[in-house]
Amino acid sequence: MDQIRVGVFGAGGRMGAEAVRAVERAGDLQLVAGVDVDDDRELLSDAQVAVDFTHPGAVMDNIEWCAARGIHMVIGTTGFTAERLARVAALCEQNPGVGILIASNFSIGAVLMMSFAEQAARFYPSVEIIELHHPNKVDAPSGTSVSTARRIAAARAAASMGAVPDATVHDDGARGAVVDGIHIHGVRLQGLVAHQEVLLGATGETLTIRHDSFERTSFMPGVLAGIRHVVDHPGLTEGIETVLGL
Ligand SMILES: NC(=O)C1=CN([C@@H]2O[C@H](COP(=O)(O)OP(=O)(O)OC[C@H]3O[C@@H](n4cnc5c(N)ncnc54)[C@H](OP(=O)(O)O)[C@@H]3O)[C@@H](O)[C@H]2O)C=CC1
Ligand SMILES: O=C(O)C1=N[C@H](C(=O)O)C[C@H](O)C1
Repeated sequence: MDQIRVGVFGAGGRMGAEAVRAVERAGDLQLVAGVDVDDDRELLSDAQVAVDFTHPGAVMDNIEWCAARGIHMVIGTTGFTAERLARVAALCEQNPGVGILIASNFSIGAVLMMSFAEQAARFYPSVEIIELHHPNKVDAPSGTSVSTARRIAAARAAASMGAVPDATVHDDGARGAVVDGIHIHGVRLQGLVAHQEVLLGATGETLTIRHDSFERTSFMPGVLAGIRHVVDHPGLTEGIETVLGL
């Protein structure tokens, strides 16, 4: 069977470098090139799939470039608002046959953590998210925490639950960011990689769901599965749940 030709945007970064190593080790994949911010992305023009771990400020331009050339994409870069996702879906429609997979987290445990939190949401009036990351992370709150908050909020709405209890108004940021009514607290600390806790509370009990990525290799099985998936799944896919058969 022919190898899938893969290029990597952000190859000099923490995740891009890990993705380059993972692609090089996979027998069914062939690394075409890795490019960083100062490289000519024409180096990727022969790729079937481009992996993007760059920056929220760079990723949309890379998507436009790839879609125009019929190159599929597996994207881990964060910052996808509803407007951005709508633009990506439109690009897929304009370029039939192109598959674009966007996932805020490629680690299996994080995918399960989000799913468990969504399942638990309707049983607990209180819920808050704490995301904890290495201090060089460019964005806050993390993409994973935003995805989790959106899914919890949707599950609460489907169960006709009201707002989370929060008796006191604070205007000093002490209660964190609020996404779809869910509070998210961000920690940046040396020694950390990528971690998240979802805390749920009801009368007399709490449930804490925690996931830890201690190494960036934890994201690679999901990235490789995404590359193999996207070549024959045109259109926009959000998250790796369907890729994993969840
Ligand atoms: N979905 C997931 O599972 C995961 C997602 N992420 C996300 O991935 C993104 C990258 O994270 P991380 O690797 O830690 O960040 P880094 O800053 O380590 O890496 C980003 C790299 O992209 C380069 N870059 C910036 N703009 C471009 C461009 N236009 N073309 C090519 N390369 C470019 C940067 O170069 P320079 O430094 O010179 O600007 C840098 O080398 C973040 O959004 C992060 O949240 C991270 C981990 C897991
Ligand atoms: O920047 C990171 O490191 C990570 N980014 C993603 C996010 O913002 O959720 C995924 C993971 O948390 C690591």
